[in-house]
Amino acid sequence: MKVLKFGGSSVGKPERIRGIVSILKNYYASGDHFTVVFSAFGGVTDSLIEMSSLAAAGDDRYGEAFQAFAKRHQDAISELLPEGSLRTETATQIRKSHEVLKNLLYGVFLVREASARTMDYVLSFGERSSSYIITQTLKSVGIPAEFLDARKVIRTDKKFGGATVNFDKTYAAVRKYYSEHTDIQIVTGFIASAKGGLTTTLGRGGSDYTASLLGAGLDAQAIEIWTDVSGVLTADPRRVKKAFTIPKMTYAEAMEMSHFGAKVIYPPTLMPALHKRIPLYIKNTFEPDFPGTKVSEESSDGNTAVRGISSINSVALLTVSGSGLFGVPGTSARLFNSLAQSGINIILITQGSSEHAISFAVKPDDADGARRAAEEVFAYEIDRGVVNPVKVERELSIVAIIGENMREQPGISGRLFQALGKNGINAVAIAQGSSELNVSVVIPKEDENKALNALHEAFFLSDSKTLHLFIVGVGLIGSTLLEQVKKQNAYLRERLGMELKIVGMSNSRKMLVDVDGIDIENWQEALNNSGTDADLAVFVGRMRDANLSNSIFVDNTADDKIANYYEGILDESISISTPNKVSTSSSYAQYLRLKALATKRGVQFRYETNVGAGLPVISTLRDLMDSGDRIRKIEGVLSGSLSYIFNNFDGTKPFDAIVMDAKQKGFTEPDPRVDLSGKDVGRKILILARETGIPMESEDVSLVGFLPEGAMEAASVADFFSILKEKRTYFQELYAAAATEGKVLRMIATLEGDQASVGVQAIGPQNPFFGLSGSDNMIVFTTDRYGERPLVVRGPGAGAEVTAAGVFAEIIKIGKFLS
Ligand SMILES: NC(=O)c1ccc[n+]([C@@H]2O[C@H](COP(=O)([O-])OP(=O)(O)OC[C@H]3O[C@@H](n4cnc5c(N)ncnc54)[C@H](O)[C@@H]3O)[C@@H](O)[C@H]2O)c1
Ligand SMILES: N[C@@H](CCO)C(=O)O
Ligand code: NA
Repeated sequence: MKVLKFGGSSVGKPERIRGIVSILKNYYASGDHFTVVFSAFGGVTDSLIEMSSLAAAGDDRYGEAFQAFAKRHQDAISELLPEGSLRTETATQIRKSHEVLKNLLYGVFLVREASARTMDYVLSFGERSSSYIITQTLKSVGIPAEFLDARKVIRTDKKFGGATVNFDKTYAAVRKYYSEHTDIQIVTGFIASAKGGLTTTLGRGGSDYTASLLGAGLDAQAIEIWTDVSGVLTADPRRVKKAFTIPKMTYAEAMEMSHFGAKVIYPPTLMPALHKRIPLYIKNTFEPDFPGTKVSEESSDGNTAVRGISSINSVALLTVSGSGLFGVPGTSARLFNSLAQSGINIILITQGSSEHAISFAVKPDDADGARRAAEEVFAYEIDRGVVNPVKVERELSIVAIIGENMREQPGISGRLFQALGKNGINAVAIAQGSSELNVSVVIPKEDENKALNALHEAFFLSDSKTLHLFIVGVGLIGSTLLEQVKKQNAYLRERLGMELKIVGMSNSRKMLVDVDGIDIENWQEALNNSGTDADLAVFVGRMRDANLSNSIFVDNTADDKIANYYEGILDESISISTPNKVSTSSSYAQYLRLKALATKRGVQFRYETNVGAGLPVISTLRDLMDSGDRIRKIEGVLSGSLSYIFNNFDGTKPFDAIVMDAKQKGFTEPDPRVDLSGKDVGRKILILARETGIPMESEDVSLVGFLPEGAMEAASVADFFSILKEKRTYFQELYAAAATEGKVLRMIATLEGDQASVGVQAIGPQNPFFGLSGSDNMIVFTTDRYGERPLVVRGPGAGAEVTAAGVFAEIIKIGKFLS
């Protein structure tokens, strides 16, 4: 024998009921013995409550509500049953029954009162109507169905509105009834009866309870709860998009999950089934072939001990603290007694072994009452100053990981707190019962979604991590980066288990934020079609409000104001990767603050492409420093564009034409004057100096320019080019002077001791920078360990592909760090 139960929205509309009929037809055809429990049609219980409260308030609009109720059922009959005697019989029976309800409501209207006892009777019409209509429908398709009013078998006390079941009487009645009735029993959920034939109800989740009681009474081989979701999921799918069905879980785990608001099952319903060790299946009426979730004594055989993740959306945390609590037996008894007397339910409790403070969580509405109760009971101690006034913290949530085998696996809580920490989520309080069935953490409410997703990823998707990217600036580097990500996405998914989701994008005109992800295949179109004007403050605000796990901010602009947002971004525990040198080359104090903030928030601030583009310059320098080497000197050709320009300046083409060429090849800054003035190189040597620990400011870098007078005063980039053109002879002479000595021109940056300088030099063939070509950068580190023969990093140090690749690699590194 199997007990099936269909409820709520899965019996909402006639077409859904037809789906159920076809499921039951298959059952019948398979020869299985089964009985089926139905709840009222979706929304009907609420409408019955509404019409009786209207009637009780003397409002005659209860009549309209009743008419709608009656019509809904008659319509269902016409839709579900073919024309003929069965339909007529059903319609007549239901009409008769509804006549009784109508009179009952009139009675309520007259006496202006709907007692709990009356209400139970009123509500019974919901289940009685639905189950009867479905019984008749099943008969019409050839299934030998029989209507069973559960009041005949389920016995309770007279606690109307949520009666207590008498198990012995119920099980005996069930067994007897089923032995005498061999047709397929279609049973009303939720309702029962007390002595004297009084109608009672079983409280919330009552229809599931009915199924569980029948299952226990009949020693069923299984109970199937059919609903509109695919079993119990690892987390609430509305909050965690990647939640998936838990194939198997234990009764205890199911209890824990449902305590935490997994609405699929209601804990008391599980008790009778649990006592009899009857497996319970949660199945989806929309997807009847999907196995759903099996709840039994067996736990899942998966490799994680965590079965699910859940949360309580809104709680307040109260803390009683003070020296007066230490070593005084009975303190907690007094506190909790007083809360109990005020009718306050406690959701979570923690006390550290110093016994200095007891914290407990309650529903937000109970917070004030709880505070009063606690302050009252400790009034004497508070007065004497040995207990502090009660602290109340609001706007909190509880997230919990649940699983029966967690107690056998070390490292679970480590992973829990690591996932929270890396996403900047503060644990306000922690509770773990010694049963270790659940570890609960109180966190700020605004972080609830992020926490659920981060934990879900940590425990269920360790081989698939989603990084959420917010990209500002989609010029040369930004657009190249997006194209590289587009091409590499499949590899990242398969080989690194990493998914790069672009959730925010901005150029200087428009911006777009979509937490579900922007289609990277058509990112240009998506951004162009966005109706939102670019606004950095708004963009950063949206990024903060989205509060997504593993968020990374990528600044691909040369904007000098964006850096002002970096502190706020890092403070929100969002990592940053940027080729933009502004933040690292502005004030030393800001540079230090950014680095400190990243460390404090446990996130990353990366800018390798600031020097030598994709070449490993900063990371090499850090490795040298970290391993205890001492930097004696750094020399370098640090500008890709100037390198290209001087490498190609052989007297055959005019200087301005080569500069234009470098700009078109994407080597120069958006404004090439930044390169030619030496400013860009100055920033780079400044950054390297700071990385070695020297507190240097930009004005400390001695910069000797090589441009002719007036060039830097040009009003625009175009004017600048005009001046370069006018001054062709000047550059030609510069070249010739070096060439006659067999030398070439290079802009060289040097850091020695705490002195940094930048200038153009004419160098001969014995100089290591002599042989550079293309846009090569070359950085020469002379250190204690690399003293005789220095360490050299060399290669193209500017250009779209190599720079974007450098940023891309940093994003991956941040992703790995966050895992
Ligand atoms: N080109 C290289 O080889 C190279 C190498 C290393 C580092 N960088 C750095 O990379 C950055 C980008 O360089 P690029 O060559 O791609 O320049 P680019 O001019 O092609 O791109 C920058 C883009 O950012 C946009 N932008 C500017 N301010 C913005 C704002 N406030 N909000 C949104 N968008 C904004 C601009 O409209 C432009 O499209 C610069 O900081 C540069 O120093 C470039
Ligand atoms: N404009 C820069 C880009 C790399 O930072 C250069 O030419 O080196
Ligand atoms: Na680099």
